[in-house]
Amino acid sequence: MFVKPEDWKPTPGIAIEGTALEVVKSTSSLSVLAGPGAGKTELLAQRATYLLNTGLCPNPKRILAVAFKADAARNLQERVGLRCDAQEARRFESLTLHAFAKRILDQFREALPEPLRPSPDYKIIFPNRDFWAEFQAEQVGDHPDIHAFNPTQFGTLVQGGVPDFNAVELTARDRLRHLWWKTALAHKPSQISFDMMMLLAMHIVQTQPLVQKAIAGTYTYVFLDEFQDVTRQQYDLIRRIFKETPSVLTAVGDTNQAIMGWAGALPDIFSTFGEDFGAENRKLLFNYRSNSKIVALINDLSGLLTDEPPVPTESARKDDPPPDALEGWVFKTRDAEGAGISNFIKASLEENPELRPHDFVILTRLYANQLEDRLLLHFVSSGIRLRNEARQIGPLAIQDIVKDPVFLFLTALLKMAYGVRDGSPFQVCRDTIASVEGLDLSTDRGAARSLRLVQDLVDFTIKVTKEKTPADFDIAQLISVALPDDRRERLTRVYADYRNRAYLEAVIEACAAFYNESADGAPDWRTLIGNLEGRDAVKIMTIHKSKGLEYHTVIFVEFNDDAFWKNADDVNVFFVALSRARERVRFTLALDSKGFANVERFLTKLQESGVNFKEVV
Ligand SMILES: Nc1ncnc2c1ncn2[C@@H]1O[C@H](COP(=O)(O)OP(=O)(O)OP(=O)(O)O)[C@@H](O)[C@H]1O
Repeated sequence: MFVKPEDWKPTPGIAIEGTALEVVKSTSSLSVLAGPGAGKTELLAQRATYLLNTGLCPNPKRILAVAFKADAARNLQERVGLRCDAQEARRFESLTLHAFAKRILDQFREALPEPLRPSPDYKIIFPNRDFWAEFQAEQVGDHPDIHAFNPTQFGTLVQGGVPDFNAVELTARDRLRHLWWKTALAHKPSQISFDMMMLLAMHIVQTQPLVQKAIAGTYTYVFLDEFQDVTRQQYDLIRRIFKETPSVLTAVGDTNQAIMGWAGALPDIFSTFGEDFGAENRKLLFNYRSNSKIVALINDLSGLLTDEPPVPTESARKDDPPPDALEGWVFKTRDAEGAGISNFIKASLEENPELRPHDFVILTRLYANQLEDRLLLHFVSSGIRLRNEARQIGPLAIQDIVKDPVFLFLTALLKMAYGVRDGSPFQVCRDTIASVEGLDLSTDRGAARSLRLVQDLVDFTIKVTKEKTPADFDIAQLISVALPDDRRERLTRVYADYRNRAYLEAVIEACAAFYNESADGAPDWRTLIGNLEGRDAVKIMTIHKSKGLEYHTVIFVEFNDDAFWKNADDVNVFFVALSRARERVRFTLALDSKGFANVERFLTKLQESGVNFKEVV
């Protein structure tokens, strides 16, 4: 039964007090600004739990959480899944904005006027420069003015808005836009890009007030996570649906970590949101991740980010930070840097038996592959596994494979078969099966059928793997039963990630290749699962991909002019890297790089903040 709001308690181990508790229980729209490690994701998970546990979001009303990246959306869904019972968690939908737009389009496609309506089996395309150039070349005979635009300009022009097929007078630009939309929609099946999907979803809610009201009426509460990264087009869709409706919106973000500026993120998004939704602003001032020395450095560096005086945050941790929490290392050569890093990790692992290789991350802004080449031999001779998360296997980098729905599904099956519980494998299997089979988990029939299908697959997995080592097993055998042809076809419709069948096949192949790599030398199934998930390996990762993650020790390399070119988002990138650390950060400089002119202000600031740069030989 429902918990009374005044009796509700946060999940054990999670401290929610003061402003955070006010946000959790708020009945009006709010924007929440918080620094790294302030528990933004956890705050939303707790708010969802509160609203569902207390019945303030009563059945059949739902909570919509919109994140701007697939990882963030999944992370939040998982946390709510762990904090609420299954019945409640079903009314929490964590989606990327693209997935939300796709849902609107799929549900209300018929509401579009015929000339704008894609075929029901439309495919999502990802047009790049070459794609536009090819289209222009195909059409230039009938439309000689098409080359007035270079391919990128052409793509921007035609995807800049929905064409008005009723317009009588058309400019040259209108004609080109019409040409593209007509061709793309008439294609069999229709081809639409993410930008077109957003525009079509927007067109539906703009022209169909009943649809707009129905969507807003479904979601009593709306969460906007990582709001600093929202673009104008994305925000417009949210505003159009929810402005002046009773839905309560909570937007959470961190302007310091805004690294999507190049993708069109709105710099003043929080004040715009405040005006549109009458949302007051709250600030969270604790950092639950990093020790006090790292938090002090984060505070010092915040001054680089804004002209306004930054609001200092405080570490919520009471333990003493290690004396070597922050250090800068200067190496003569990059080779010496590789040796120095692997020696440091080896020594740390020997000194502290609680540390494991996966507690370390080596972060670089760019060139992860070259870095791997330089480091690998040193790590091999130290006997430490190194995994380059940016290494590409087929169409995906490892860091994307491990978040891919197909990979998660197959790994969850192996986990269920071998009793590995972390990462809620049952939920992953059941939800994947339910979505590809079109089963509604809120009905008894849908829930029972999903359960049956999951059980059959787990039994099959046990049967075919039990007498074998991972290296002797042919993963294709499991893939063909878990993902037969008809399920693959449905996957391409259900998941916006899978652009088309050929892409999905390439993803499946990449998952199989990654499985084979990880199985090599794994004596048993639990080790294989660990290898797949990157346990017991030091990771190399690009800073962009490290957002939302945390590590005991962060080693920040390539801090030089090869990787930093004085871009507008340099400071934010730097900030993201630094704030991933719980206990220690190392900044490493190699003197045989291109130099340090572009990072000079960071180096000065670091030294002013007491980070000692010492030569390591
Ligand atoms: N209220 C809390 N009480 C105790 N621990 C918390 C609380 N909130 C978060 N944490 C812990 O602090 C760490 C950071 O939390 P979380 O990932 O939610 O922060 P975030 O603000 O989303 O981080 P970032 O934006 O830097 O990635 C996690 O280890 C989380 O478990």
